[in-house]
Amino acid sequence: MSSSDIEQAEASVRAELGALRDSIDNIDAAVVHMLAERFKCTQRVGRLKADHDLPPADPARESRQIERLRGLAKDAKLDPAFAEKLLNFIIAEVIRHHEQIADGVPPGGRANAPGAH
Ligand SMILES: C=C(O[C@@H]1C=C(C(=O)O)C=C[C@H]1O)C(=O)O
Repeated sequence: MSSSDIEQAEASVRAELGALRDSIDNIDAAVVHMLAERFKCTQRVGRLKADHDLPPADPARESRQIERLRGLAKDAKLDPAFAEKLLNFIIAEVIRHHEQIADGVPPGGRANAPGAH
């Protein structure tokens, strides 16, 4: 469906689509804000772990989170496999941050590293 197909659709259809898209935009904004808050917490966890020589990843904690999230997803009629993939994707990024913190990489990247611009 192209934008011009939408322009040709009935006014009532366009209105309903517009209202649904407004809600989608609000939800996307909420997701971004929630993720930003989560990453603020995980950055602090990363700092704590680095300061106390703890490993960046905690697979046992991850397994518990995945089981919990799969249960929540089922209850919410969301595909548990999708919920698991999403959580794994987020956790992989968190672990990458924790490794960087442990390696002394400043927030925002290796500004003074060779090849950095
Ligand atoms: C945030 C932590 O570090 C890692 C990231 C996790 C997460 O993003 O939820 C969970 C476990 C760890 O592998 C933690 O140990 O709690």
